[in-house]
Amino acid sequence: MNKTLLLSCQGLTKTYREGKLETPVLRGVDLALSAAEMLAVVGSSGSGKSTLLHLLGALDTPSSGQVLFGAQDIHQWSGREQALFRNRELGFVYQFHHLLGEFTALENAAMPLLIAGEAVKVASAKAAAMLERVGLGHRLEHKPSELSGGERQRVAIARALVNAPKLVLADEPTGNLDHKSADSIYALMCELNADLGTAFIVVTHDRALAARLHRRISLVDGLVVEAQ
Ligand SMILES: Nc1ncnc2c1ncn2[C@@H]1O[C@H](COP(=O)(O)OP(=O)(O)OP(=O)(O)O)[C@@H](O)[C@H]1O
Repeated sequence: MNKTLLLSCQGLTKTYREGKLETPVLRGVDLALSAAEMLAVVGSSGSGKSTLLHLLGALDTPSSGQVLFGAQDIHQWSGREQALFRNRELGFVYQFHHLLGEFTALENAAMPLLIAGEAVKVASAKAAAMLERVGLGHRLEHKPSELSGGERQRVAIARALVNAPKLVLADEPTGNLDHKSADSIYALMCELNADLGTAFIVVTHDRALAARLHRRISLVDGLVVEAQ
């Protein structure tokens, strides 16, 4: 595996504040992810897994600490710089596919490229190639409601990878699927990692699925513990 450091965080804390109510969730998370590494984040419900993913993806602001991408602290960037970072360097996959219901699989998968300003023809060709790659070359014109749960997640994965990001952040990507479909989504992520060198951070409750990735960490009392 390529040991170049891709993303790291140091002393990352997050306390949610609502009026006088304070909820400390992360208490000083240190983490280093290499390029092309696949990391599983496990931990009990409410331990802060989604919170961590949001901070790593510049979707929320830490209370203190740093997230470094290369040598740069992503939380020092402007909102516009963070949006460019998310669009160019990251892909996102969620438990619920978040595909746009009015659009076909092809249009959904092309969306990040269109947002980045790519010409429609080029974006469509790249999206079609990525859908082919995830096994959906025969479903390009289907809308999300015309696809199975596993197929929708494949479209979501194609959309996350279409702009060749260095890192995909996936929050319970198979939480909504039966075990067989979940297993094939993990197999697909591992294949894409091996072929394209994309790093993955995957939040999951499922320790058997987590075991398929390169490394596992657990969040316990707001801190990272390396898990078996
Ligand atoms: N916007 C918010 N305001 C206040 N508290 C929040 C907010 N978001 C999350 N929390 C609290 O932070 C804690 C961690 O939430 P988070 O969603 O990160 O956990 P999780 O490990 O992903 O949980 P799950 O496995 O159940 O999805 C929870 O106790 C939750 O109630």
